[in-house]
Amino acid sequence: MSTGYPLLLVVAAALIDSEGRVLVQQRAPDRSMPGLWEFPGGKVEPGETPEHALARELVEELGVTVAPSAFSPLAFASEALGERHLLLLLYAAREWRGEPMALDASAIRWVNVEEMRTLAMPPADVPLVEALAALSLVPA
Ligand SMILES: Nc1nc2c([nH]c(=O)n2[C@@H]2O[C@H](COP(=O)(O)OP(=O)(O)OP(=O)(O)O)[C@@H](O)[C@H]2O)c(=O)[nH]1
Repeated sequence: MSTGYPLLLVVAAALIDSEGRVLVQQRAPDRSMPGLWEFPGGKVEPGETPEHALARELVEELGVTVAPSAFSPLAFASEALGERHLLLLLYAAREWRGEPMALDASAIRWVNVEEMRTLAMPPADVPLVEALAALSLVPA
């Protein structure tokens, strides 16, 4: 069945540090869904693989370098987003080069699952947080 809405393919990363915390960033006031916390990432551009798109986004948004082969698929979300249908692929990465900086977002934070559950996040992210918790990749 067709919704008539174009598919929006977005990739995002759960960067997991040595203590099992995950990096989240806060959307800037001038973006859609301002102030919400999300996983760093963005749209896959034509001709890009999802992993190369994610590596590019992490350079642009955080100034960190991740080898595309270092991303492990973790979970996905599929849901309506305005006039589009969002397909959000979440990957995990435990290795990167550089110290993450909020180059694009208002702020970044390292959080555990309990803290993540208290943050206002886009609707698509809520089940992704639970998928992270269920995989026991990060401490509850
Ligand atoms: N990076 C990222 N995007 C997310 C998450 N959850 C979620 O719904 N999204 C949505 O996926 C899209 C990502 O696009 P983007 O980051 O390249 O673009 P953007 O904010 O400029 O998009 P916009 O055109 O909606 O303003 C946005 O519509 C964003 O709201 C998430 O955890 N991380």
